[in-house]
Amino acid sequence: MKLQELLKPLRFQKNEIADNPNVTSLEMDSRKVKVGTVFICIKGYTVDGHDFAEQAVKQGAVAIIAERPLSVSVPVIIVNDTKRVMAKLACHFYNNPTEKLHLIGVTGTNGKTTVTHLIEKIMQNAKKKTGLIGTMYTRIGEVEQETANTTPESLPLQQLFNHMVEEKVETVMMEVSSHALHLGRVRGCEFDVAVFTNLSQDHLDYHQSMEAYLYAKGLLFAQLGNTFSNKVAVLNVDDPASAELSRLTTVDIVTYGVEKKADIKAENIEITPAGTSFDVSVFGERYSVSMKLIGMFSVYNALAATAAALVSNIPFPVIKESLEEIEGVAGRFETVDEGQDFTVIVDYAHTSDSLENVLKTVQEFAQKDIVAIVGCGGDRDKTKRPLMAQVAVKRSDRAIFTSDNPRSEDPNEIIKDMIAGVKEGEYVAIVDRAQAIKQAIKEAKKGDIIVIAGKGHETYQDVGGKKHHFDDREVAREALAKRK
Ligand SMILES: CC(=O)N[C@H]1[C@@H](OP(=O)(O)OP(=O)(O)OC[C@H]2O[C@@H](n3ccc(=O)[nH]c3=O)[C@H](O)[C@@H]2O)O[C@H](CO)[C@@H](O)[C@@H]1O[C@H](C)C(=O)N[C@@H](C)C(=O)N[C@H](CCC(=O)O)C(=O)O
Ligand SMILES: Nc1ncnc2c1ncn2[C@@H]1O[C@H](COP(=O)(O)OP(=O)(O)OP(=O)(O)O)[C@@H](O)[C@H]1O
Ligand SMILES: N[C@H](CCC[C@H](N)C(=O)O)C(=O)O
Ligand SMILES: [Mg+2]
Repeated sequence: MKLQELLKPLRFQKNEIADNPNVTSLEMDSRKVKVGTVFICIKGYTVDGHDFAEQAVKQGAVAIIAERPLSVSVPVIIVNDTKRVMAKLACHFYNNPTEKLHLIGVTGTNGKTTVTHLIEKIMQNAKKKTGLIGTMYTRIGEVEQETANTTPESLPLQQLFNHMVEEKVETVMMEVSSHALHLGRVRGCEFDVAVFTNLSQDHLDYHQSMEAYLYAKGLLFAQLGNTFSNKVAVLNVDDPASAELSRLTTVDIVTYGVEKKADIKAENIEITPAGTSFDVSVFGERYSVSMKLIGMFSVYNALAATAAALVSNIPFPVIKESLEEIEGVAGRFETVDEGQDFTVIVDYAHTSDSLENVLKTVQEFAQKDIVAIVGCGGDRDKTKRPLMAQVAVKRSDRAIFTSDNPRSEDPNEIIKDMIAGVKEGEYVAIVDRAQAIKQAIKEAKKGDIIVIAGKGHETYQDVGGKKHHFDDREVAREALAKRK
């Protein structure tokens, strides 16, 4: 594409550029610039992309998009907001890839990764070529790639969508984080279905208040466009936040739930350690489902996925078969079984609400003691620390407080923040996470259930900004082997 063609969408920008070089790529990271790249300068939280413009030119950039004049030897297009412009240019450069994809966005505090994986399974069983974007990886079919963010920045995101179009992907399931919505990472995405899981406390370090957090989530529903499109908002009728979200969208709404009247409603729910079964009424017709996933929250996730698939024209028998087949998602209620006579569960619960749900589920079938190993992330919402500690103490027989990615913070200080929510004697603090897991496993008695929460699928521990290899499942397996 020629530079002047690339700049056409910038209607209100006065940029009289005489040159018209060929543009071969767009980049926001100077380290990726090649000959023919247009480099977009983004002011970040850590560094200012404008400081890398010169380096970009040295590497072959043919033009720079910036917020201020720069003395470089290639044209500089000055705009008010490079981030906003980046989304627009990326969509134009890649010819609006999301218009060619069936795009399902999933937002909410908990359950996004799980729901996107459930929909992926359904779509694959329906013989669709799938793309998945989220916390654990992005993947096309079975081919996975690592990601830095749950929802990537607009430019890498549109690059990825373009790649998916090239790979003949038909349906994309994307986790849409509140950060992404607030920072405009999904500007220009043409969502066909937007799904809401639930809202509870998290990320208040970033959003400051629950109102602002909900507002960010709401942007996904506001973005669905006007009434006459075929788009659908899928809402959890039992979560009070859905009322506000329904006001933010003009498109069709499909509801799911357990307690209140809903288009897709589960009844007669039975939860055992082996799985969960329920009857589901789908727009008035009743079916039964029996899944391997455990817990009430899994019923909600299954209903959210069912609704998203149904409005995407997938027949219910395919949905039922998929929900019944799926073994689970890595690091979500994942059991570590080395033939021991007690249960070890690794789960990604890192908010008070998700921890409460997981421990409540375990309590429903626990015969003996429940041991909860819990830590809280450094450089993250501090107000959730005492709340998570309270939940751990309330819903277990033994709470062990430990470290979970202390990042730049002192792990002892994080544990102190947790302890502020509980009483002396209600917990044990073992700052070294491996030690905490080993000790719990060493002391476990027949029939006990150990829940190792917070890290789930993660394979690292971030200490002081450095990521060391760490995997709860591996540590647990080693400790179990030692016990033998
Ligand atoms: C706070 C935040 O959102 N930070 C994001 C931001 O980083 P940043 O602002 O520090 O970027 P920076 O390092 O200052 O760089 C600024 C610009 O200079 C460029 N640069 C930088 C260095 C260089 O040599 N050359 C160069 O051109 C960079 O490419 C960038 O364009 O831009 C990066 C690139 O897009 C993101 O990866 C990064 O997410 C970090 C990793 C992060 O932790 N974000 C969290 C808060 C987040 O977004 N979380 C949500 C999930 C939450 C959930 O799942 O519940 C998410 O969607 O991931
Ligand atoms: N619907 C739900 N309601 C409440 N808790 C849930 C729900 N689904 C999953 N959980 C709990 O939350 C944890 C995280 O689940 P999941 O990874 O699916 O959520 P997420 O929204 O993708 O989280 P993140 O924002 O960190 O990416 C699970 O390990 C489980 O403990
Ligand atoms: N997306 C969440 C993941 C938290 C996972 C937990 N292990 C932690 O590091 O706090 C966050 O970045 O806040
Ligand atoms: Mg996730």
